[in-house]
Amino acid sequence: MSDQHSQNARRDFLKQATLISASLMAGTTYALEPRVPSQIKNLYPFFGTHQQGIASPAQKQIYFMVLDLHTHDIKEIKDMFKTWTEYSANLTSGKNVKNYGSNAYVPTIDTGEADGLNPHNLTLTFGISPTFFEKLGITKLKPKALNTLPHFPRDQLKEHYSGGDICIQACADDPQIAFHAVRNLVRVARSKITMRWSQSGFNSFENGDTPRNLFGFKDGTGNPQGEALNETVWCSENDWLKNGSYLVARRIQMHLETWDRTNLNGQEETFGRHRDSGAPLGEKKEFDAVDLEKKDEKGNVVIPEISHLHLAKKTGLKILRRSFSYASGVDPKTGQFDAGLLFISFQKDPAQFITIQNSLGNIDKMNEYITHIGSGLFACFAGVKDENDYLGKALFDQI
Ligand SMILES: C=CC1=C(C)c2cc3[nH]c(cc4nc(cc5[nH]c(cc1n2)c(C)c5CCC(=O)O)C(CCC(=O)O)=C4C)c(C)c3C=C
Ligand SMILES: [Fe+2]
Repeated sequence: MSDQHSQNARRDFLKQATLISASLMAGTTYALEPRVPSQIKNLYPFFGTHQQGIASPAQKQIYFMVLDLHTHDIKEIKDMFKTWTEYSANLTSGKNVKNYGSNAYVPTIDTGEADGLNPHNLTLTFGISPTFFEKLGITKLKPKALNTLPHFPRDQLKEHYSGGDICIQACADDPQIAFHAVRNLVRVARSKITMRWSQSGFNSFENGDTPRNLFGFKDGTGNPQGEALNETVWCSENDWLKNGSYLVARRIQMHLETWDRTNLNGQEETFGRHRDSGAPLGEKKEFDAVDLEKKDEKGNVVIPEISHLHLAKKTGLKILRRSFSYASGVDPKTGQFDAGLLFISFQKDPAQFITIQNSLGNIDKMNEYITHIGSGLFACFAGVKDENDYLGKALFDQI
């Protein structure tokens, strides 16, 4: 190739690349085709009063990403959320982020690993942390309750699993769908954000049964349902967070080898529930009422006072737990499984989580089997109402 020819080719390439990145960020609208023409199934509608991925029934897979801001320019961040809104509406309805163009000399506009796949109930949930407000110089708009979580007894938080400015929770019934979504959202915003930490996770269940965690116990039984769920999770104050929620994320390592050496009675006393049925100790069925006062014939409390169930329930507070197990190889320091729970809870006020975690504190019988190593608190926007709305509009309109 002559020098002139190669210069021209490079100039054309750069022009195309500039056009593409400009249209990526400006949100140019293309007529989009579904990835599985005429057979789209399994989707949660993106538009609505609340973001999906909170009250939506939990899917089988998660890819959770925490990002740091790389720019302090509010206009750039606002545009990024507009682009993410457009991309998320497409991804959750089984489309790629944009249709492919015909120029093979530029990188493809979608990374392609979801081609031919249904959305598999993909939900995308976005939140922002206290440091988001600090970095953008808009602390007057930070809700009073949005502060870094306090240090709890026995916390061993690692910097590389904590903090961050923005979270994206991608849940789906297929791992590649969840990863593809986050990858493409990060890709389009690469000049504005950097990746801080992420965690994938899984849940397995048949026919809507409660999934079991890696300790073999049903996890999620006591979650609020129906109106109680609404009462638990949605912020109702008349500010930009109305119809949003607070997301707590904790990366909790579970010491499986120690647990596996504990006898069944010890395991059941740890949780205060039967392992097989999930019923409260002394009861038969999973959803039988929990009676913390109930005594056996010797006068001992049936659900031990230091059991996880007793300590959580006695606070009288509710949170919505939407956690996923993780298995991330072998811990190089201990030679044991690096496995545990990506604990995620939603609540209308972080105080709900804080009070329960303080109650579990030092005395939860489960503490000897777990270590909290990652943490984050994020305020999740209200839902995107329609095509004229975008993620965080109620907040950005006030700046
Ligand atoms: C501060 C909040 C909580 C943390 C952190 C937490 C960690 C954690 N939990 C389990 C397993 C189970 N938890 C269960 C019940 C339960 N847990 C919390 C809160 C936290 N758990 C609450 C509020 C409840 C419900 C209490 C109630 O009102 O009924 C159960 C029992 C079954 C169920 O209801 O889900 C299990 C099992 C693990 C393994 C874990 C950290 C690794
Ligand atoms: Fe729990």
